[in-house]
Amino acid sequence: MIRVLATGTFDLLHPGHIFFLTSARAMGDELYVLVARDSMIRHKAKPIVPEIQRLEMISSLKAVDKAMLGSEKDIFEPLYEIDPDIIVLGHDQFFDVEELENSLRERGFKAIVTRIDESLKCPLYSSGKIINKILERYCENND
Ligand SMILES: Cc1cc2nc3c(=O)[nH]c(=O)nc-3n(C[C@H](O)[C@H](O)[C@H](O)COP(=O)(O)O)c2cc1C
Ligand SMILES: Nc1ncnc2c1ncn2[C@@H]1O[C@H](COP(=O)(O)OP(=O)(O)OP(=O)(O)O)[C@@H](O)[C@H]1O
Repeated sequence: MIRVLATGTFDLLHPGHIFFLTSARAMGDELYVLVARDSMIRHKAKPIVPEIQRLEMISSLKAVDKAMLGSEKDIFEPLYEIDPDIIVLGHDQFFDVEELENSLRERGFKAIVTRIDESLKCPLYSSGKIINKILERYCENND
């Protein structure tokens, strides 16, 4: 039984998220997803959708066997419970594969880390693009 773990913010769901999670699920037998906590997101603007609602959406997806909120203190904490075989990064996630794998080994985790380099291009293929379109339409009156 190969347990795959994917992580992310998943604000304003779009087909790119579905593509990523379906590809991650295909790498093993079951897919766990850690949804980033509102308080842990510092590399970009805080999400529009609250963490509990982001979790509810991800939990309901066909590709996802179990979704949970991450830790608010230590990104490695949930891994003691999940104990994944594979951790899948998305094409634009800021972690370095080798560095993350070294950090996992230091803590005694067996998981290998791999990245899905492919990304889906559709009209609104990122949460940021959805937000920008809303801003253009309703704030700048362009469309
Ligand atoms: C192995 C791993 C564990 C993580 N654990 C947590 C966590 O416990 N809590 C959390 O808020 N974010 C956690 N994150 C980070 C986020 O879920 C997310 O990947 C990161 O904030 C980048 O977000 P983005 O891809 O949505 O931009 C973890 C990331 C990885 C790779
Ligand atoms: N179009 C896409 N194709 C493939 N993977 C994607 C796509 N969009 C997001 N992902 C992946 O989904 C996971 C969660 O992404 P995230 O929550 O950062 O969404 P995002 O749409 O990229 O958000 P933002 O616009 O704020 O960067 C990440 O691993 C990311 O690489």
